[in-house]
Amino acid sequence: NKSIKIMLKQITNYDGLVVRSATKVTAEVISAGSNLKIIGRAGTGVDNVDVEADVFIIFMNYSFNGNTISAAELTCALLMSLSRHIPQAVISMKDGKWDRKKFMGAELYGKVLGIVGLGRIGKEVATRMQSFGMKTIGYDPITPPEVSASWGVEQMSLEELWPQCDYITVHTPLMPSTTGLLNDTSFAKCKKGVKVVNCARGGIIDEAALLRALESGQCGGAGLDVFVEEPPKDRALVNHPNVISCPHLGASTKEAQARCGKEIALQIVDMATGKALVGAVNAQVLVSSFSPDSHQWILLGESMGRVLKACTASKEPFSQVHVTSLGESLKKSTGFLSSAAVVGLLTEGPQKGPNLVNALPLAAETGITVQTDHKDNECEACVLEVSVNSRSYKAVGSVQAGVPVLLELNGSVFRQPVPLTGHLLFFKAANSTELLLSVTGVLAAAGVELQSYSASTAGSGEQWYCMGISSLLGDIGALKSLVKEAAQLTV
Ligand SMILES: NC(=O)C1=CN([C@@H]2O[C@H](COP(=O)(O)OP(=O)(O)OC[C@H]3O[C@@H](n4cnc5c(N)ncnc54)[C@H](O)[C@@H]3O)[C@@H](O)[C@H]2O)C=CC1
Ligand SMILES: O=C(O)C(=O)COP(=O)(O)O
Repeated sequence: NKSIKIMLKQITNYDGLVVRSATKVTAEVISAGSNLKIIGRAGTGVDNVDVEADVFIIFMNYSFNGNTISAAELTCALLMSLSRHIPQAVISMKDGKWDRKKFMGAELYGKVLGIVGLGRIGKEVATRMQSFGMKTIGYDPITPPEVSASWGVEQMSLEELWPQCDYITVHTPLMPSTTGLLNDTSFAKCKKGVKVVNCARGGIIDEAALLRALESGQCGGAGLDVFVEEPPKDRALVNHPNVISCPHLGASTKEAQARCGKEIALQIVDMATGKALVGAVNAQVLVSSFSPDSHQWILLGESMGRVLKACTASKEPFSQVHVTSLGESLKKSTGFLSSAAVVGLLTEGPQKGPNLVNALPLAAETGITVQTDHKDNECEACVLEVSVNSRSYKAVGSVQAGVPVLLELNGSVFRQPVPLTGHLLFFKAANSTELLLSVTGVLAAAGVELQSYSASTAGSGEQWYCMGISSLLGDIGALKSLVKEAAQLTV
């Protein structure tokens, strides 16, 4: 369709894409987006995006209640319209008629409403329809019965629910387990004349079965906001006299659009600035790992990866990466620590932007084996070991007072933990009293200020130094040779 053609032409210029439901983000669009890093859905349903197409792209939908109230209000409006035939009466009035007999309705008061899917919208529909005096019953495999009972919905199995309902409304995502939830068999178990509403996704109520139930009178009316094909080419349902329908208007209010747009924009900014990862559909493990506490451990993993990458100074790819988390509280963190370390190791490499979602698949694709381990030590720390060309390198780090610090490099323990923030200059050299003076001298002459300094004990024969510096001199190569000269380094 038109939007796909436009996207295929332009998508390569963009790092991010935000869509509503009508825009189909196909595998073809995703592969054309060579710079694409994130796809945001300003809404709930994610069925218009091929989530599986690229593991390198973070895909998120809004995670709060952006369009919940709007979709719930439209559902309630359809339930009321079904009970009093309002749309049909409006058309008849516009036709110049005054037909009071034809539009005899029924009260909602005292009737039973079955709600399938007791998430955000299901809950809001329930509480609103209770104010009309409806009895609300429902089913949801995840929402606990005591939770839904606290907002007035008694849960039961679908088998028990179907025969009790005067009205049924569905509020689930569309997935294999919900496709055709209302079909010939379930319609047959319902009360004759049951009225149904679908403001969720086309196909949750099987369209062919619905048409058959309407024609036989088993279904007394349907309110449809969504269709399997949108817009529907087959108009049999839309044209049925007992069907009232809308062109997918559930979220089409000024308020919902403003909220969804703002929420998804903020989520993307939070992710891009490393503040939080909220609403990611294809990175659930990472979502839970983005708590303020784990954030510093993620920064530690990335920084340690960068330090070891710089240390190896080799163009050869790593063959093995081993990440060990130490300490009871890091038991569940090994996964994101290893992803973070791989991000650091691959940054500035030839691969397309490594991030926490794609790091491990990217490593596998590059032929790097990543192993993880956990030990219940008393102290909390992360140990990163990498092998390049049969040589191995090792760093040990931790988070102290909320700051990621390096404790040990290649067997040499730093006398003071090295805070892994800002610009850091690592070098190894033979121990000499003049060393600090001569290195700071050349740096000062080049306009670089020394902000911190740590030295390691000469553990396994290597003595490491780390200097926090004010700037990078623009050219890192020039800085390196200055320091090499000053310190008479061998590496
Ligand atoms: N017409 C429109 O414009 C709009 C449509 N929607 C659609 O409405 C639906 C519901 O949205 P939300 O309430 O925000 O989602 P939600 O994620 O808050 O709730 C969905 C609920 O369905 C439940 N569920 C999953 N499988 C089920 C099954 N087999 N049987 C019964 N329940 C099941 C889940 O446990 C969850 O509680 C989604 O399909 C969404 O795409 C949402 C907003 C606007
Ligand atoms: O959020 C949803 O699932 C919707 O169906 C709303 O879709 P829309 O953003 O209005 O195209």
